[in-house]
Amino acid sequence: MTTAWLHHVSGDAGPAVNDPSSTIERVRLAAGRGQVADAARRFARDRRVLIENVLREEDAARLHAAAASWTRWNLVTRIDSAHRDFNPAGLAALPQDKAAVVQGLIDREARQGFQYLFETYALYDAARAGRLDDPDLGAAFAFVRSPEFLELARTITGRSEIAYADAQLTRFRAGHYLARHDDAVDGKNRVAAYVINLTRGWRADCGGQLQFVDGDGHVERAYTPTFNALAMFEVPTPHAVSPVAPWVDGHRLSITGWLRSGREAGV
Ligand SMILES: O=C(O)CCC(=O)C(=O)O
Ligand SMILES: [Fe+2]
Repeated sequence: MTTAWLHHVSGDAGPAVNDPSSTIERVRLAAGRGQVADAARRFARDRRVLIENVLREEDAARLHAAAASWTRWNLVTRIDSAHRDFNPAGLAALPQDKAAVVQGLIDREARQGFQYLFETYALYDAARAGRLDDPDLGAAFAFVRSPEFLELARTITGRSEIAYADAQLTRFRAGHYLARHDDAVDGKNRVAAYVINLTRGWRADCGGQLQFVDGDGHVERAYTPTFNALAMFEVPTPHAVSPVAPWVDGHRLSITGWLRSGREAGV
């Protein structure tokens, strides 16, 4: 069976240009010294931590609003053992028979091994290409790149070699998931992963939990998506995002990426 028509729905997150305006107010931390010191103690013990109410409430609300109204998503998944990204609108417009073929290819990959299915906007790539034009997402990106955030990450993890952060905006809807993996990729120098969760109106049974998997295959801890919480964990750590329940009509929204060591290529 040929699926050449799949190329017609390949992703393109859009051509917008321009830098975010420097007049936009900065995103700032709300977490105080005591909270950060406590997080560092918990990270030293568990190699992961969750910090609630991490940003100023008004900043988290602003980032949530930007993410909730964002439209330029790529749907990312794997087909035939290779990463693929698609324009979600293109996929949604496929006739039923073709949509079923795509779903079959996605499901087959999940049965065979590693798989993911969710929507993303690559903040890091957009910024480096000079086309991160949304002021609030620009402020979010500036925040994860700021000395304030990098210092927070070094303090929590105890890893002074953290030099910079990359970032993406992600959206998980009903049926989306990210199978178990450990984030280690040769040459990327990932020291730790971070997830700034911006999800509102969620419960544990909605799925979309960040699960940490122990050596026996059990979930030893799961973080339910919540608003304005920062998860940070060491790389490598086996983890997954559990499937969002089929009846959920909300979105699991977050800004996520890795804290990396070494020199940043091309900067
Ligand atoms: O969104 C999350 O909670 C985790 C995302 C993740 O594991 C990844 O992008 O590798
Ligand atoms: Fe991960």
